Amino acid sequence: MTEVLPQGVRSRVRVPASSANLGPGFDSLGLALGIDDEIEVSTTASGLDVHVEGEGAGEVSLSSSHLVVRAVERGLDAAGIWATGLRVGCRNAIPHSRGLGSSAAAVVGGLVAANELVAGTFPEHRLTDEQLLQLASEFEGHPDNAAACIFGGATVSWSDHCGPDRRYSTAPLAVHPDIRAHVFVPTTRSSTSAARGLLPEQVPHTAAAFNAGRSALMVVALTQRPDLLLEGTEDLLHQPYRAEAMPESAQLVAALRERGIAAAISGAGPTVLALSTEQPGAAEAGLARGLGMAMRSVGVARGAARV
Ligand SMILES: Nc1ncnc2c1ncn2[C@@H]1O[C@H](COP(=O)(O)OP(=O)(O)O)[C@@H](O)[C@H]1O
Ligand SMILES: N[C@@H](CCOP(=O)(O)O)C(=O)O
Repeated sequence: MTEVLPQGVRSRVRVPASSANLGPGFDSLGLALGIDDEIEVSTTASGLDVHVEGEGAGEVSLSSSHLVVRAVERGLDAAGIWATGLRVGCRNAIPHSRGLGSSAAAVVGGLVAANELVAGTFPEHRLTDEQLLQLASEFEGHPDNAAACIFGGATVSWSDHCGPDRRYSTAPLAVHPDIRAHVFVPTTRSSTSAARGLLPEQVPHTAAAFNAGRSALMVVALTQRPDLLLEGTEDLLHQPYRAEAMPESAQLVAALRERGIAAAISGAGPTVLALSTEQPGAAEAGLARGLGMAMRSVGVARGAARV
């Protein structure tokens, strides 16, 4: 039976940006980063009222097709709960279409905010973290950003098979305390679906084997051996196919790696992620600026939480 939320129930959540892949872990490895969006949802008598501040303001739709609204409605529906009307407020800091998981943050934020509304009034209907991961990964089509955004830190995610109707799972990784995360964010954008369209149907077995080894190595580097980050971030599965569409990012990855800094395309790009035990210096920031990218120290973040 569907229960109805009373008017005036409110929830506010904070959701982090995320960097997916970390080089070789395509659609599997993810890392939550210290840039947050804030989402506030309340129930009203009727209709839909959406407000957006910051990133995406004036660009994203303010109707029922807004990604956060779709996620709130999906979350309520999955919990068997109905709201007569909704007010959704978004204060966004995560840049859109740069490979920093803005869409995953919007989806996870909407789902978690909906779940907080549910939990406050009908606790027995509350969705589990596993259900949230499944719903968010279905929206995204891949679990890497969603898992990092929900659970925080670094995550390794997988699905039960490669076909339709996959079930997604994730396990946390304890990031080595000396590892620092930096992003180099361009003003240019790239949609994740367009960047996924650049990938071939099949790759050579040698490349797949190379990536299997690097991705396993990356787990060791991230958790125990930061000295192996440079080798652990090498990839042949997606970056080479996307490089032409984001030449400045590919150039910065190569230049940073030549200097011994473990750099990779963040998610589907065009942001560049660097993981190191030392702060990249003014020279690296200048190099990035020359290619149209701004360096930001972001750190490893915690997962989505009520505020
Ligand atoms: N906070 C948000 N609110 C509404 N829509 C969003 C939000 N964040 C992302 N989106 C939607 O997702 C798109 C970007 O998603 P995507 O191409 O996956 O890039 P990324 O997730 O790497 O930023 C935006 O153009 C916008 O349509
Ligand atoms: N594994 C995905 C990750 C996309 O991340 P995003 O932050 O660019 O949405 C991919 O590489 O396509």
